[in-house]
Amino acid sequence: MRGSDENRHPAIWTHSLRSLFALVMVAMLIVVSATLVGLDYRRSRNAAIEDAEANMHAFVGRLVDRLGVLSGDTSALVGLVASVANSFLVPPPERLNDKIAILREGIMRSPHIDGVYVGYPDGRFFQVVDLAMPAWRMALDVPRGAALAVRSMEKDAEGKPVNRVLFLDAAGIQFAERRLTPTGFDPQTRPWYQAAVDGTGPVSTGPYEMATTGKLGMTISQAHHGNGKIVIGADVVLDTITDFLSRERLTDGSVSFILDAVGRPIIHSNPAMMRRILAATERYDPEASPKNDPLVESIRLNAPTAGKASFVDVGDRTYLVMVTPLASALLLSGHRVVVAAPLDELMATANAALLQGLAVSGAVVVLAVLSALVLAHLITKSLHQLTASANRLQDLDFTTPIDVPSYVTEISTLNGAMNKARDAIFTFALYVPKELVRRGIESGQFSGRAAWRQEVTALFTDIYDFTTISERHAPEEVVAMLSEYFDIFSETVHAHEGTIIQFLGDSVFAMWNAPVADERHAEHACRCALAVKERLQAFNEKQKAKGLPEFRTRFGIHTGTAVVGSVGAKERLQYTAMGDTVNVASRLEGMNKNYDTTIMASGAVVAQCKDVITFRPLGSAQAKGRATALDIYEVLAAIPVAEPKMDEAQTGTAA
Ligand SMILES: Nc1ncnc2c1ncn2[C@@H]1O[C@H](COP(=O)(O)OP(=O)(O)OP(=O)(O)O)[C@@H](O)[C@H]1O
Ligand SMILES: [Mg+2]
Repeated sequence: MRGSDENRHPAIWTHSLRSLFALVMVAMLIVVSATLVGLDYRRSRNAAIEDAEANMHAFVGRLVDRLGVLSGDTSALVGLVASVANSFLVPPPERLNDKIAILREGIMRSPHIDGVYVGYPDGRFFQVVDLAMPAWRMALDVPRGAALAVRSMEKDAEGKPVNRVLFLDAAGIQFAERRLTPTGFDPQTRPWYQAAVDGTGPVSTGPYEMATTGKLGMTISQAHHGNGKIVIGADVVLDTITDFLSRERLTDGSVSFILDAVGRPIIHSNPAMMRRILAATERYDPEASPKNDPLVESIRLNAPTAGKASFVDVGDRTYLVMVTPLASALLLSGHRVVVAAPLDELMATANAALLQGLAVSGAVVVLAVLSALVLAHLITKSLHQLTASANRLQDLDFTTPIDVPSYVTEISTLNGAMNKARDAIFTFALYVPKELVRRGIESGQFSGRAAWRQEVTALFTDIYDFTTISERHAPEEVVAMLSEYFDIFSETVHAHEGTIIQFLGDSVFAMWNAPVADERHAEHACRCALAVKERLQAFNEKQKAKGLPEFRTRFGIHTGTAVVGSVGAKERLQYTAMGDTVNVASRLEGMNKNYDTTIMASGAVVAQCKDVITFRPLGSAQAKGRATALDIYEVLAAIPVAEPKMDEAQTGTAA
């Protein structure tokens, strides 16, 4: 059995270059861009986290500085009054003006100090407040033009409490005074007093809600050097801290708050939370305590390493959290400041960069695919053209030159090589029966030396007195006439499904039903001979008109079994048919001379196509070299095919 393509090239996975190119480009780019985008995302993610961590550190630094300034100023003022100002060793109203002068000076220099006061062991109390705070202005129903208020809780001669409020203008001149009903306020009961009396230096207490203004504040207090029962205190309103926390946010959703030693939030950047803290402090209602806030709770449950940013999951959100103990400032020392920023917000830039990166790489992939397709198209277009040229070569069609311009060197080299191959095959094909090779390849019957027996119809022709013709005319002329003559054969045999096996001198050997199967091979051979005869009439008229000899031609046709296949030396095969059938066809051709006929056929041919071809019997004859006689006939004409009769229904003439 012939070596079919499958055996020679076991089926391998093939895909068009275009899809391979696109596939490779897409795969390569996806890997590359995914890696790059992934690395870039990772880098920007880490950078975002590092930035956030750095910002958190900076934020905490600023907060500590702020607290440092607040507590530094305040403890300096308290310390000063507690150590040098003897005027405070005597309770009010003694040395009232000295007291006012010293405290007014301190308060005017430190805007964040809400008020400075002194508590005495006999319950007397002296305070100077900065009326810049609207809360104080409301609480004391301040007269117009007042910049400072002095509250003095004294005792009259009988020891009864006297509660006075003096109002000073911006220059420190007292211009009004008001008596208030004593409130029974006793400084000794206040935490700042007790802490200072028990302490050895400045102490901070709070934060708590200021009694008069309701503000959240803290107190730095210290016992007077001259009398440990006299305590100086200064209130720092923590609004400045709350404002600071709410203003300095890393992202829209970030929060910061300060936790006390037991993990309760006492100052929060979120005003709503601040209100909850105050409400909880006020009501001392631990349940309402904001420590149930999920973020506060998560931090409390798994406190991150101090000073290190860590991830804390709160519900379905991850926060980057940094907890830093406040050690340096007197205010809030022993507390911790927490900064927490939602990771998705911190990563917003990185995510945007990621999306951008993905979009860009997506675009690059699309661009690459398009360029791959264009490139592949450029290549495949040329390859398709070259394939078409190769197919034409396979069909031994040399009419179209192979000209496939390409920017791809390999393709233009291939183009050149194919052209050379075309030229070689063209030259070679001039010397082989193209039609035969084409049909042999088509039928798959050409592969090395092999022959088999089958039925064929053979046609032999020969020109009368060609020797004489070739003697009387120049070789070029003979070749030219013979070429034109053979072209007629070649075209007509091909047109009738036949195959030219050989041109031999002035004779032609053609065959039907091999190499390509043809059920009506005998009929087609006869029709072909009749058609050639007709065309040769025109050819000979032309010859005559040019004063050239006519090519009177004899035809012999026989049908029968023959040995068909490729025979010869392995480097020089010849596809042919052998056997009695071929010899008889050749003999019949020669026998035309004796019967003065043009196309002679055997009875075997007639048996196959007497319904479609008219024959004239010539009796039986003994072909040279053959023992048995055979019936011979002249092929006259093809029976015109009767127009198919239209039945009544189609013509509408039904009765
Ligand atoms: N086997 C062959 N190989 C090559 N050339 C051949 C072969 N047979 C014949 N020829 C050439 O073909 C020409 C014609 O040969 P052919 O035997 O047909 O004689 P002819 O002159 O045509 O007379 P006839 O009328 O008998 O055909 C001769 O010139 C001969 O050289
Ligand atoms: Mg001859």
